[in-house]
Amino acid sequence: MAFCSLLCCGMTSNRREHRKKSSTTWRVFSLKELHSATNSFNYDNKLGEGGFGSVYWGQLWDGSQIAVKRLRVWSNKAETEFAVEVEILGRVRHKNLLTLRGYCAEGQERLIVYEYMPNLSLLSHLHGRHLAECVLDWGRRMSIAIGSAEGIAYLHHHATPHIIHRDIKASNVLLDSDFQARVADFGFAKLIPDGASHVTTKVKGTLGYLAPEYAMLGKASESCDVYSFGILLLELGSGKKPIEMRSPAVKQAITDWALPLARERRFGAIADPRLNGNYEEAELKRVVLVALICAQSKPEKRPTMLEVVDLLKGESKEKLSNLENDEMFRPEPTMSCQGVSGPDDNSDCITEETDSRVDVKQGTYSLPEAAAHIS
Ligand SMILES: Nc1ncnc2c1ncn2[C@@H]1O[C@H](COP(=O)(O)OP(=O)(O)OP(=O)(O)O)[C@@H](O)[C@H]1O
Repeated sequence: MAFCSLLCCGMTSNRREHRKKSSTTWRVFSLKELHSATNSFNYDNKLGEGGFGSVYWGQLWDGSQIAVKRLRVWSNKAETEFAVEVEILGRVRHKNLLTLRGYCAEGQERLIVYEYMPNLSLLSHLHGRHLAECVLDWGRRMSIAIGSAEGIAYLHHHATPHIIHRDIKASNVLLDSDFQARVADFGFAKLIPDGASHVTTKVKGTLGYLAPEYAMLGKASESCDVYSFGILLLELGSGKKPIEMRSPAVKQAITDWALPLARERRFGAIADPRLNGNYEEAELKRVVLVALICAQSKPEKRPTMLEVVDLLKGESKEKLSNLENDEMFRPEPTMSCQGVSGPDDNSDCITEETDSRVDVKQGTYSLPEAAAHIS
């Protein structure tokens, strides 16, 4: 998938006309302009670093703030990441998706220009440098949960063609000045051809968030994003990481920790202690139940993102009561594998013998590590 062919097919005359009409669509930036906006990619402007390069804060001549992703290495992989991100972000617009301002491709340089998100990523508030400030009260968490679900639902159900994100995680949920969620980082996203139920692909994603069928068989479908979103929801409600160390040698998946508590209806024990008990009980219960139903190992039993949005908003009492009465939340005295799907199903357990086809990216998944998914 060459950069040129993607941009050419993305940049039809229709789009050129559309660009003229709407001031919010993207444009091409010159390298000189981006150098001047970011103080020549000064270290002080650096916002963070991902698998494909560094992200810098910048200010344009009109005063608007931008975030510039500068792809680190020149490789086919980086080229593909660049092309996919530009193509996908160029075609989607939604209040809960990060907006593309433009791109720059000069010589060996490939840069992507986004809207700047002043409250950075959800990861930085839950586990990173903003952890101590504790600004994510319950109201904000609920709005982030619903907003990010709406953004993903848009990708799955309203974008044409439909888009699977494939890397839903806390560092890819950015927060605007009002702490509204913006789903970001479409570099691994896949466009789904009309009528296809899934695409088989090299596995991309991040340890702790990968749906088992995707990690093991490379089958990517919308329900893989639903699984990852379930993990993200649990993380948002509990403040715990997708995989926690129980001891130096034993790791525990967040679902394995939360499911028994949910079965005992001890939702308060799942709530982030930093909330100091300040949360809406009914909403917390909804978040936990929806999270676990999303992050179950059988993809066909997971809800769609449209259903997730409805459930999180609590609009249908009947659906909520069906959810609460789901067999997965019945007390289970003994389980052979502490997975989220019940005793007859251990497919969410990934063992060390599993086929090792997961692509390794900095900070992401290699399959022997996937065994960390089991405690
Ligand atoms: N538009 C933005 N506004 C503000 N900060 C941003 C923006 N985009 C990215 N960042 C910051 O830069 C960091 C790096 O982002 P990037 O998308 O490159 O990687 P990542 O998602 O953290 O990791 P990976 O590439 O492994 O998925 C993010 O964690 C975030 O804090």
